[in-house]
Amino acid sequence: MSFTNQLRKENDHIFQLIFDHPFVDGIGKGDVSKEAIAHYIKADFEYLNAFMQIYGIGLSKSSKREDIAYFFQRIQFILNDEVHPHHTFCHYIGVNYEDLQGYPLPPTADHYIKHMMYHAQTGTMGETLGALLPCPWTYLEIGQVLMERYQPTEENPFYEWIRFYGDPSVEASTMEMRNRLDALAASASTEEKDKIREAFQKSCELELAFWEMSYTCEEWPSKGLVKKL
Ligand SMILES: Cc1ncc(C[n+]2csc(CCO)c2C)c(N)n1
Repeated sequence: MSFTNQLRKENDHIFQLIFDHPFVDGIGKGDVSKEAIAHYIKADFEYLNAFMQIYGIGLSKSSKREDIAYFFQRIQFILNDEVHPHHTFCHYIGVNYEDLQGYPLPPTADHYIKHMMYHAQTGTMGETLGALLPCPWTYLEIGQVLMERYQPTEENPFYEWIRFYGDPSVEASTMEMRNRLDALAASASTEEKDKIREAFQKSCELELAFWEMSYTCEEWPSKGLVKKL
C-alpha cells in the first residue's frame, strides 16, 4: 500500500465525520444557514491567502524547475479557480464577496493556518505536503460523496460547488500531490514519516474543526463578554 493510501486509511474515521458533518451534509441537501456560510467565507478567504503563501514557501525551497512550476501553478489555480466555490456561496446568501474579506480569523482557522505554516517553515518538503494534502483530498471526496448521496441537480443552490470539487480535474491535482508525497516518503526515515503522519492527521482534524467552526459561528472567547466594573 502506498504511503498516502496508508494515511487515508489511518484517518478514515475523520473523513467519515467530515462527510456526515451537518454543514457538509447541508451542502448536499441545499440547506445551510446564511450565517454559517458568511462565517465560512470570511475565514476561508484568509485561509486561501495563507494557502498560497505556504505554496510560496514550498516554491522558495525548491531548486528544480519542475517543482517551482508545480507550486506556481497551484497558486494560479487558487487565484483563478478556487474562488468559484466562494462565489457560489456568496450568490446564495446575497452578499458581495468583497464585503466578506479582511476579517480576523476565528480560533480554529487561525490554528489551522499556523499549523500548516509551522510545518512549511520548520519541516521537510514531505512534512509540508503532509500538512497541505488533507485540504484538497477531503474536498475532493466531499464532492464525490455528495454527488453520490444526493445526485444534485441545478435546483440545489450549491450544485456548482459540489460539481467543482467532484470534478476529475480536482482528482488529478490531488493525485499529483499524493504522488509527490509518496515519492518523498520512499526515501524518508521512519522519524520523518512519523512527522508527516502527525502533520497529515492534525490537518484532517482541523478540516473537520473548520466545518464545525463555521456551523457554530465560532468566535474568540472574549467576544460579546460584557466587562463588569
Ligand atoms: C478549510 C478549507 N479546506 C480546503 C479547501 C479547498 N481548497 C482550498 S485551496 C485548494 C487547492 C489546493 O491546491 C483546495 C482544494 C478550502 N477552500 N477550505
